Amino acid sequence: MSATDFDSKTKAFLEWFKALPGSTFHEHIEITDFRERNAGRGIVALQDIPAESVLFTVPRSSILSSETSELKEKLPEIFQETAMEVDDKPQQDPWSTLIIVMMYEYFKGSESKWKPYIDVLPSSFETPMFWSDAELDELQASATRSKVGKASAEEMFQDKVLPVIRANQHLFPTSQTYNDDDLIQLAHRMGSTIMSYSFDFQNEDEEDEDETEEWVEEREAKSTMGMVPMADILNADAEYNAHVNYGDDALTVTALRTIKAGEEIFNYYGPHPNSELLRRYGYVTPKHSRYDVVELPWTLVEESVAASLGLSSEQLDKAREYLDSDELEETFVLERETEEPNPDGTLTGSARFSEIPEDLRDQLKSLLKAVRKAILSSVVDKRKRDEIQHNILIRALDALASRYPTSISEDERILSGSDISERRRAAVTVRLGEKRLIQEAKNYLLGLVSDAAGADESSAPTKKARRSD
Ligand SMILES: C[S@@+](CC[C@H](N)C(=O)[O-])C[C@H]1O[C@@H](n2cnc3c(N)ncnc32)[C@H](O)[C@@H]1O
Repeated sequence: MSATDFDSKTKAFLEWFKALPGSTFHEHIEITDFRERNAGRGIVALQDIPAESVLFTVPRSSILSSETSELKEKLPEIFQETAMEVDDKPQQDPWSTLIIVMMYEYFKGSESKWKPYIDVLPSSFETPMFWSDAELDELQASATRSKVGKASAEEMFQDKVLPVIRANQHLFPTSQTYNDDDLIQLAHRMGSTIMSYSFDFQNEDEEDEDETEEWVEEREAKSTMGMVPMADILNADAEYNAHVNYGDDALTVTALRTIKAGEEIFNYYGPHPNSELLRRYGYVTPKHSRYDVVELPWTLVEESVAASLGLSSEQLDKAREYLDSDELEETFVLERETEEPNPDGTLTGSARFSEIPEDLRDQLKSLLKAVRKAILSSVVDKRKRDEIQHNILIRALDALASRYPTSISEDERILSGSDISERRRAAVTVRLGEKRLIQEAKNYLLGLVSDAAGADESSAPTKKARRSD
């Protein structure tokens, strides 16, 4: 899109927003073009803004949702979940209804009350949902690769979205010029917009109960999702300076601390690892790497148990019989210990790996117990058992690291190059973050092993002392 088109859309949107009854927009903020750093639009302060200032106010009536769209009156059956069940039609959910609502408003074109807002919503995305296989390959062994969910999204569009549109052509008149593939593409566009732009509203009672979480955007089955004009122009980071407050009639966005002239105003999407930021929002940032996670598959731990104890696959199977397979976790999430952001949105302290997840420890202990029952009856000293467990986990982490074809230093070198596409940079950042975390977890375990060895040495009687016994 040319700079002029982009700017005129921004201008039309801002004028539309300011004209909404009940809206406000601080005179010292501005919508800015951040496309040079692949961040679309954002909002910056033009002058210093004191903490607690209201930056802008969004009237609830301007939120685009299943509640506010006139489609609710025109097609009430898709909003009544029980009725859908009775009719034996596919059960709609907050996602599918909001996609249908957005497609309805989109097809209305200039007749839609939200047209200037819809014009500033994205038409293309950087999320892995839209990557080629070669681009996805750059994620290497990252679990993100299996979470893209393109096929299941398309299945949902086929089951829940297309039938509603095709059966109600009078409500979606221009949709007739779209073939099914075009409609699927449009549903993808709306679905991805919801994924990266929508807000989640708890009902008022829930908000009172849990005020600390109300501003974290989340999507759960029972949530009421909505598109909030202007609030979703804010970019976000792990250190942020603005906060969305949910009032009865309006949402207000306030400054959490003094915002200096020229600073960007940042919202907070939550303590997401870069892999999740990429999956949901299509970008990564250095500050989110503290929240990085890595998934350790249980199969790697089992293989490590077998290799460490010299078990054949039959022996491992025999041990498994002592465990309830339904109770076994398939993967374990490793993450760092990190403090929550301060109330003013700043971060203090560093994140560090400090604990093997308890469920992983317990499951490993159960397997080792089963091995002892099934094969080896010898009882090992408790301290030795800890050492065995730590070494098993170290071996499993090595196996996990070896699933990524490149090393940490190779990835660092790739990232330091200037000729790298944005998608590759994002993928390498995600996989590098995971490798660093694996390395940290391994170092943590090596530390435990060497501490235990040190303790053994200091408590063991010396040869001389033994002789004098
Ligand atoms: C709610 S929108 C924010 C406004 C958006 N920049 C726009 O132009 O409409 C969320 C999207 O903004 C972009 N975004 C948000 N924070 C970002 C950041 N810190 N760096 C780069 N892109 C960011 C991502 O594309 C994300 O999917």
